[in-house]
Amino acid sequence: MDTPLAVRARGITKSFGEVVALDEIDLDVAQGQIHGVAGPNGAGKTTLLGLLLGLAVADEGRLEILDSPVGRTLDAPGGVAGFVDGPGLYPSLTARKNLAALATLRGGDTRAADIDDALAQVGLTDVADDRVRGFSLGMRQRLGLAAALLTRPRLLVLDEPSNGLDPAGKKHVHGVLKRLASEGATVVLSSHRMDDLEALCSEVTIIATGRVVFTGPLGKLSSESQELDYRLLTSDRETARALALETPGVHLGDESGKDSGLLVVRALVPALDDLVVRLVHAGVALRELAPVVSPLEAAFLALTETESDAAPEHPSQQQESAR
Ligand SMILES: Nc1ncnc2c1ncn2[C@@H]1O[C@H](COP(=O)(O)OP(=O)(O)OP(=O)(O)O)[C@@H](O)[C@H]1O
Repeated sequence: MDTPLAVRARGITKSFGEVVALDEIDLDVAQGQIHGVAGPNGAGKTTLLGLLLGLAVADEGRLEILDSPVGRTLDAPGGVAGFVDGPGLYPSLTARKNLAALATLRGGDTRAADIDDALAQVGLTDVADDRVRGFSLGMRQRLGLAAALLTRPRLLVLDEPSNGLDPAGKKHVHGVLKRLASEGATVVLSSHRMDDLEALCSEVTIIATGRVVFTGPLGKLSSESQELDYRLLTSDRETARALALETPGVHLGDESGKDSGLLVVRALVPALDDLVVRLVHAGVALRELAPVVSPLEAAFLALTETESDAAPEHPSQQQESAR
């Protein structure tokens, strides 16, 4: 049986004056999934997440959240929490009092122990009684997440939650999101960092100029079907360079690392394998071999650059479904 959907969007369009921020977006997010939304600046990520949070309404299209159709008036759908453009907090109050005030505003029954627990989950126990005015961006992000946790959301929507997080903060936030998903909640988050998405998300949707250019499992995105640039450090650069020129499917890349013995080659994985075998047969030792840009990042760039550079009227959409 198909997993039920937490988000089902069809043909969502949203414009701001002349600017078409979202252009017939389709999106399926299965319940219990951590789903990433990626795209270049201005692609439409925040606009899309704002629609999920009920902060704006679409001009056209159908949106269903947690099995309920979203209407044409501004209203936060039940069971949904999160923030876009940073969490709304009271700078003059402490972290603990912020959470208490937000809980009072919502009118729910929130106990002091729940607030302590939310602060502990995001790693802010030590600064619980400090004023938010002095908080860094990363600490504010974590407090915003704690505020969302207090509502026990079934769908958590976060715009760039990793912004400003140090490694310890990131570990807390990733841990919280993974636990929520393992308990059946759904998380939709945006990020510019493909490594963050890789660490967290089972599926991603990539948007470029308001259109979906990829949606599906990350594994499908970073397939081996794409030529990449690789950094190659060997015991003998000149012989390695000559062998690279002889190997079918291998092209020389940027030569600026010549003085440090570095060779950059562009190839598909099978051609690269061939070159490595030739190096070994020639007695050239391989000291380092790594893609210049990670396969995920390269796929992201290829998809989004093609989209904005070529600006086709009907861009081909690469749709993969895990379901
Ligand atoms: N309130 C608004 N008024 C006018 N234009 C807007 C408004 N909100 C968004 N836009 C425009 O809509 C487009 C999409 O913006 P959006 O903020 O959704 O992109 P984004 O992918 O979140 O970008 P970034 O990564 O830079 O945060 C942009 O061209 C932006 O200028």
